[in-house]
Amino acid sequence: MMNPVLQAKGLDLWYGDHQALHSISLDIFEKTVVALIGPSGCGKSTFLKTLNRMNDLVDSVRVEGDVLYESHDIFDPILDVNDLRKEIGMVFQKPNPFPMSIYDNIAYGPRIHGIKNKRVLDQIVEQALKDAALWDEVHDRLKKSALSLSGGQQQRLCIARALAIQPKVLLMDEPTSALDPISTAKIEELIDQLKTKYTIVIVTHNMQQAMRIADQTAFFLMGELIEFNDTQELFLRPQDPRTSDYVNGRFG
Ligand SMILES: Nc1ncnc2c1ncn2[C@@H]1O[C@H](COP(=O)(O)OP(=O)(O)OP(=O)(O)O)[C@@H](O)[C@H]1O
Repeated sequence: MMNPVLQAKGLDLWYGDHQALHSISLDIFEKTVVALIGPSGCGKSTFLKTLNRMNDLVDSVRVEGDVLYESHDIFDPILDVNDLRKEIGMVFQKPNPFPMSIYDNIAYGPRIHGIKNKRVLDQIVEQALKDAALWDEVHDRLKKSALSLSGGQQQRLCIARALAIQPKVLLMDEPTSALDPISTAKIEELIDQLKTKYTIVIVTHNMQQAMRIADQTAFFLMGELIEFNDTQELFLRPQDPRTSDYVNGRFG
């Protein structure tokens, strides 16, 4: 059996006095899509953001337990968090392109990482836009502002921006909740293509979406991981009565 790419082991997390995660243990394997589901406030986003240490930005956060990325402790003081976030990229709920051109949005990360050669940057921009299924729509207006794109295109641009620094893992926090059904379908189709190259962890409120795109699904409730299983199993044959109640819409 392969080693997991990401592994949480007995992870506890507090915001001040409030414990938001209780002893979460979860293995995420390479080139799979894992969905995190559960009612509002159950800790899905908190868990997701812990995986690339986005929670470091919140002062009151305290963590116990382990998260391993490729078997390395992500909380190790000698680890450079920028290196971690280069490997584990993030896409947010609301598309958040920078107020600059489409090209510069994508080239931004690679430039920060020291790539200056125009030809190399051109290649990276083209490949990232192709991988994010946006190239055909924007290749003739790369110098135009990213803010001129539709919401769905902006979200694919944000995915392209994350891909441009060649991560191994993509964390997505409800990436389609601000989008219309057609843009949502495009992103779902894209996620299915991306998993041939990347590992994807996605928070979603939409159980149908989890069923459509996720290989495995984790059900969270009040900061606990109640059940984690192959998506079909979790939805069709839930082991825990709480999972069953949730996936059958008995509470939300
Ligand atoms: N920055 C923060 N400071 C203090 N408490 C927080 C912070 N972020 C989240 N919490 C609390 O932690 C708990 C888990 O929140 P989290 O956002 O992870 O849940 P969620 O399942 O993603 O919810 P939603 O689906 O509504 O986004 C909640 O009780 C929330 O109020």
